[in-house]
Amino acid sequence: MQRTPIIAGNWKMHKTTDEAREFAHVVRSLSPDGKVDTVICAPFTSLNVLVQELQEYPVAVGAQNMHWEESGAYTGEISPGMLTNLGVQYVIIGHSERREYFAETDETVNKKTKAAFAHTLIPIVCVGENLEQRESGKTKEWVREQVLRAVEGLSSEQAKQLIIAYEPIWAIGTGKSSSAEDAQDVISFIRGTVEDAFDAQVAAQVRIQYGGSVKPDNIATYMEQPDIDGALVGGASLTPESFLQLLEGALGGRK
Ligand SMILES: O=C[C@H](O)COP(=O)(O)O
Repeated sequence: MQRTPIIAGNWKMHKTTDEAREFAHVVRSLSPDGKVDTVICAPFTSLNVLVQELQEYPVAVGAQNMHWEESGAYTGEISPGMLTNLGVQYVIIGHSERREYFAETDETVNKKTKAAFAHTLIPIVCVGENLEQRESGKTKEWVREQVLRAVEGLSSEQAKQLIIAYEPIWAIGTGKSSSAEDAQDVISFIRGTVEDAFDAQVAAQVRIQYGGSVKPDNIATYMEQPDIDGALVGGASLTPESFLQLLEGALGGRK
């Protein structure tokens, strides 16, 4: 099964609207290769400008969170319909920073994942263990539970379009990336978990990214692994030069 690689930048809480526009101008002039699906997940305030500036280019725009309801008295929240109305195509769900600092749970992750599909947004669902879990040998047990809870109630057709990002928490923003072999081991296990939840066909189609201190100089080692379909990148996605190097590196690692 040939899966199209997908590289997504997660800007987290970085960049003003003006800075986002500037970034888009540079990325446009360098025209990334369409063989890698490319996404920029930006703060809500920059989504509109990115959609406008990148509409003729093979770079999709994603949000970093959303509410699962369509509308209502939820001060400060953004609904799935508000995102699709802007032209946003992807949404990160359950990033570990949201789980840790904003009380995101497996239950809200599942609600948001279903809501994303109901609005034709492609969810990038994040899972991953912390250092203590890793050191006590609980990584697989933990991510299996996170994956199974996230996909509850999805149809097979929806699950095939799902993107899962495996991000060991201890590797995020620390410069301590997981080795490509360790990431492959967990990601292959996640694919097996998807097979248990659905079937082999769904498991063969679902795309699974690695995230955690991915840089232009190490991305190819991840992409060489048979089950790793791309990366979710924080810090190294913040300059257009580095972002474009990531795309080149991703292609370099693809046989
Ligand atoms: O969503 C991205 C991840 O949290 C990874 O961040 P990082 O590339 O800065 O380690």
